[in-house]
Parts: sequence; structure tokens; C-alpha cells
Amino acid sequence: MFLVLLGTCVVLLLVHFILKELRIRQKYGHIPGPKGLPFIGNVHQINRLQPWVTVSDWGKQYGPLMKINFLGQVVIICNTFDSVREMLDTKGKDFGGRERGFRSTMVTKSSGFMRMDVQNPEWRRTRRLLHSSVKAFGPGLSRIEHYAQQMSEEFVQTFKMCNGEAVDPLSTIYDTTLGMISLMIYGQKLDQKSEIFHSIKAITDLTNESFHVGKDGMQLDLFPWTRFFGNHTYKILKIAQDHSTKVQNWYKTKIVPLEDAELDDSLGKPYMKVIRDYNSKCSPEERVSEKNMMGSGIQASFAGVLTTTTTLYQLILTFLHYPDKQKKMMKEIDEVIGTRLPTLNDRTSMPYVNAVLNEIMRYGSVGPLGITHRAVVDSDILGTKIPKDTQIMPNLYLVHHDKEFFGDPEVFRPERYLDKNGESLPADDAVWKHTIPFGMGPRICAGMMFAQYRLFLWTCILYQRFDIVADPNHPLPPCDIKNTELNGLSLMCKPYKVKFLPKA
Ligand code: HEM
Repeated sequence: MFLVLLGTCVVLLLVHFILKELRIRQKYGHIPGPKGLPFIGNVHQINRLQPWVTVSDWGKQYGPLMKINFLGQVVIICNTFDSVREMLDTKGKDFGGRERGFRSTMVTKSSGFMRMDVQNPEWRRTRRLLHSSVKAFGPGLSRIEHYAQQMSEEFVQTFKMCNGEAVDPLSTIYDTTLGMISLMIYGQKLDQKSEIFHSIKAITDLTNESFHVGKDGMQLDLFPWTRFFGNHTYKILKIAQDHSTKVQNWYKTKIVPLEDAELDDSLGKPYMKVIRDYNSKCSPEERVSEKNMMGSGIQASFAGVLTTTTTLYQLILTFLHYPDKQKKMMKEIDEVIGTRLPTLNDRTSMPYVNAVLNEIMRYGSVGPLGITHRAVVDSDILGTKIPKDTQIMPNLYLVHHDKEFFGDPEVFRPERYLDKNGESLPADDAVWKHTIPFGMGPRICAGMMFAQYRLFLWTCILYQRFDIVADPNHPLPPCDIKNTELNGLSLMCKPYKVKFLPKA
């Protein structure tokens, strides 16, 4: 009897996989891609720590559009600037959905704007409200400037206290970045030792870990029943959910009464308060639900912490490998800012710092494959049909490392954004258009300006206050992207230790 049952299960499974295989051929047979094995597809061929390297090697071979099969889940990758632009920008609405995997459903509890499709009016609302909270114009500029200056004191003090000992700056940068995002979202400067700071950090870390290609998250998406058999990703996402509930309760019981009573609005409002004020004025149908409000806050925090942290962490390491570029930047900081605090107005007279920040985002490409989108209608890219509900990704790494366009993409060379007089190239120059670390089109990063401005101020303050030097006892890892690894959703260079020597 047992053998009959087992045999029936095996046959049913085989039929299931064969039908799936036939469906894939029917839907995606016209799109090229690497040959994989029956049923498992290409999953065994992908470098788990550097998936973008494998994907990009294939991309060079298969051209603008290719398919990859992960255990029966097909993902289309756009490998050239033209196909990426069509996916994200010109046909951004057709491809403006998000994937609906088990993991992302768990992470988002089906709420928040990162989860919603572009057609959803609540997506538009929550994004617009986020913009008005982290806006980079008018009073919004002063708000970013004020908080970035205030928070920079945290890392300045921490590095000073190291007394010239070599340290790994990662956790200091991370905590400062998280602290500032919390200020922008909840209006509170959190004590780094507090339980709530720990919870927000845990949500970020665990969510990020759940997307690690080397772990068992993909199995959870494809076979959700594995959660009953000890799936590790499921366990950590449950813990992240508990932390989300804690953040939600903290916000309701501790922050809302404070906001209602005494929150200082002179610099503009934190994101949560912007949504609450909006809700209090609009009709019930137009309100942002509480679930979406909390989800959007947590997602903005998640999206803004890792990307900014890894960019700054990568920049410090890269400069030590390119000391002449570091020297050039410090000279500009010295000449334009001197010892006063930098302001955002300084950006216009600091073309080299701006070039450095764009170059590190191109060179480091922290989100090499962006965030997965989903086709919300039947559409096409460069004439190739893409059926509705297809998952699709932009290969930002390959766009940023296109040899034909950049010439020497593996070299860190901020000068590529400058003319022969050292001034920024005009805004319509092709080199700017090909630098798209924040994506493009309707789903472009919602915190782009905020991220750029904060990175500008922190880079200036860091190199104005410190000589950052290598320590012979701690040899530096290489800084090139081929030596970085995907840490969840973003790239992270190998750990290193450096000395922060305060300037006189
Ligand atoms: C160096 C810093 C950053 C980089 C490189 C970066 C990059 C990106 C990229 C590539 C996307 C995906 C766009 C797409 O789906 O096509 C994205 C989305 C997003 N980013 Fe950023 N980001 C950065 C900082 C931030 C910050 C500081 C915030 C928060 C204020 C933020 C909030 C978001 C949000 C909310 C989304 C999702 C938008 C949506 O789904 O509609 N990001 N980011």
C-alpha cells in the first residue's frame, strides 16, 4: 500500500514538472537563455555569493534580454541600457508590478508601497507622501541638512574615541544611517541601546538575510510547504514579523501621543506624521490604511539603510586603493568648505565630490540587479513579447560595467563625470544617463535625493575631520566589485579595518 502511494506521488510530481516545463517552453521559448537541467533549470549554475557575475557573463552572451529558470520560476533579465530603459522607464507602467513570492508577502504582510503595483492609487499616495517628508527642496532641504549634520556627530565622536586604533567602520556607519532614517520616518532620535532601535535593526538585518541567494529563501518562494520542515528563512521572517509588531505598538503608544502633543514641526514632519495628517484631512476612501502606513515606514527604513551604508563603506575602502583620488577630493573639501560644517548649497561648487559619489555608485553598483519587477500586462521589450505576470529584473551592474560605453568600467575614475576643466559634464551628457544606481522611471528609488544629499554631507564631514589611513597590521581586501559579495539584497565589500586620525 505504502509503495503504491509513493509511486502515485512520484508520478504526480513528474506530471506536474513536465507540464510546468511545457508551459515554460510555450511562454518563453522565444527568449534566449542558458541551457539548464530539466526541472531545476539554471539554479545549480549560479554562483550563490556573486549571482550577478554569473548572470552578467550570460548577459554578455545572450544579449539585451534573456531568461533564467530557477527551479521552474522564470525570470527575465534586461542586460543592456536600451532594454533596461524600456523596462523601467518608457514601459515602466507595463512592468511596474512587484513579484508576489511567499517571502515578499511575509516581509511586507502584503502592505506598504514596495509591495504595491504602480497602478494602485495607494502606491501613488504613499510614495507622494514619502516625497513630501524626505523632499529635497524648500524647507525639506534644511531638514535633511539639519539631521545629517546632527547625526554625523555620532560617527565623528565614535571614530574619535578609537584613538587612532584600526577599526571596522561598518557598524558605526550602519547605526548612524539607521538613526537618521528613524528620525525622518518617526521623528525620534533613538537611543542605539534601546529595544526599539534593536527591533528596527533586526527587521532590516533579517529581511535582508531572507533574500540571500546562498540561503533557503528561494525554496520558500517556490515550495511554501518547506516552512513546515524547518526552513530557516521562514523562521527568521517570523522573528522579523514579531519585531514589526513591536515597532507598530511602540509607534502607537509612545509616538502618536507625542506627535499630537508636542512634536516640533518647524523643519517639516516625519513620514508617519505626514500620513496621519493627510488621513485626517481626506475622505475615507482616499485614506492610507494603518497597515500600509506602518508597512511603508518600515520599508522606507529598510530600503534606505543598507544601500547607503554599503555605499559609504565601499567608498572608504576604494579611496584607500586610489589615494590620488582621495587626495583630490580632500583638496576640494579643504578649499570650498574649510573647517565649517558643509551645507547642501556647497554641492554646486564641488564637482569632484559629486563625481566621486556618482562614480562609487556606478563602480560599486550596490544593487546589481535592482529589485524584481512584474509585468502587469502582456507587453514587449525591444519587440520581444513578455507575458503578463512575468518576473523581470534590470541588470544595473552590466549597464554600469559596459566596456563599450565606459571604456574602463573596472577602474574607479571620478573624472569620467567631469570635463577637461574639472567641471561637471552637462546634465544631458550620456554618461549621466548611463549611471542609474537608483533605477529609473515610475518606480525609481523613492529616497534618491535624500540618499544623494546625505551621502554628500557625510562624505564631506568624514574627510574634513579625519585622515583615513590603512593599518599595515590589517591588510586591506580588494575593492573591485568582482571581490564583493551579495549580502542579501545589496553588495557588500569584504570587511576591513582602518585608522581614523582626527585632523588638527
Ligand atoms: C545609495 C543609496 C540608494 C540606492 C543605490 C538605492 C537604490 C534603489 C533601487 C535600485 C531601487 C529599485 C527601483 C526599482 O524597483 O526599479 C530602490 C527602491 C526604493 N528605494 Fe532606494 N536606494 C538608495 C537609498 C534609499 C533611501 C535613503 C531611501 C529612503 C528614504 C530609499 C527608499 C526606496 C524605496 C521606498 C524604494 C521602493 C520604491 C517603490 O517600490 O516604489 N532608497 N532604491
